Amino acid sequence: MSNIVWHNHKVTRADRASNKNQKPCLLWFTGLSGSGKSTIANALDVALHERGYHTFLLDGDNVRHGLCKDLGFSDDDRVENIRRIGEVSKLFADAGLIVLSAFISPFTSDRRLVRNLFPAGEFIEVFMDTPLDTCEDRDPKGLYQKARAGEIKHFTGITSPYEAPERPEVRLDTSAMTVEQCVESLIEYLRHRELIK
Ligand SMILES: Nc1ncnc2c1ncn2[C@@H]1O[C@H](COP(=O)(O)OS(=O)(=O)O)[C@@H](OP(=O)(O)O)[C@H]1O
Ligand SMILES: Nc1ncnc2c1ncn2[C@@H]1O[C@H](COP(=O)(O)OP(=O)(O)O)[C@@H](O)[C@H]1O
Repeated sequence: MSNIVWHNHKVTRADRASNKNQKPCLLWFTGLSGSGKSTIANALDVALHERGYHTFLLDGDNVRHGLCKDLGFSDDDRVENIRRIGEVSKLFADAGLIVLSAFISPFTSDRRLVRNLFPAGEFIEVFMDTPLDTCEDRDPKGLYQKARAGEIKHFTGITSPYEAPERPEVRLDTSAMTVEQCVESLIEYLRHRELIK
């Protein structure tokens, strides 16, 4: 990028985080529609907030009302969607926050790009490994029904691919685990990695 010079700020990322008495990180929830990304990310957000941590939750549907409202669901638009969310997640982490981002993020290469924006150990990929059948049975927004009827094009898992993570930091199957069990296992992971106390 020519003629644009990076400025190093005097107050560093570490300074901001230490003021908050926490370590910044990004929990990246990926999975099919209906796999439980929003439900678990919200429940973890509440649990961390109640323990006094400063968090921020970025969620697919909400971000697509503003920052990404010009984007649809073609492969190219999904790539750009995840690129923007990755950069925004990094800004929030640079501000010292524990960030929770919940997006289908179907492509391995895009998730890797976000991972590479973060220092080692601070990007935590949470794969919502809930079977497609369960997601389709739940169909909380009626979108699978529309996709099967051909009313929605490029629907993930039906007419658009989902590349499952091979080595996620955390794997959760919400067809076999309750919301409380999922939250407990994420809290335990964060404790074990000394990201929270
Ligand atoms: N074609 C198609 N495919 C998948 N999902 C669709 C589609 N059209 C609309 N929706 C709704 O948009 C939500 C997914 O947005 P994301 O930004 O997470 O998608 S992506 O990461 O860019 O693939 C997704 O939200 P979740 O159900 O929470 O996953 C859907 O409600
Ligand atoms: N153990 C569970 N964990 C998460 N969600 C569950 C669970 N059991 C049932 N559900 C339901 O499944 C749906 C998951 O939807 P949502 O969280 O919006 O998924 P996504 O954000 O991946 O599209 C919700 O209606 C939720 O109440």
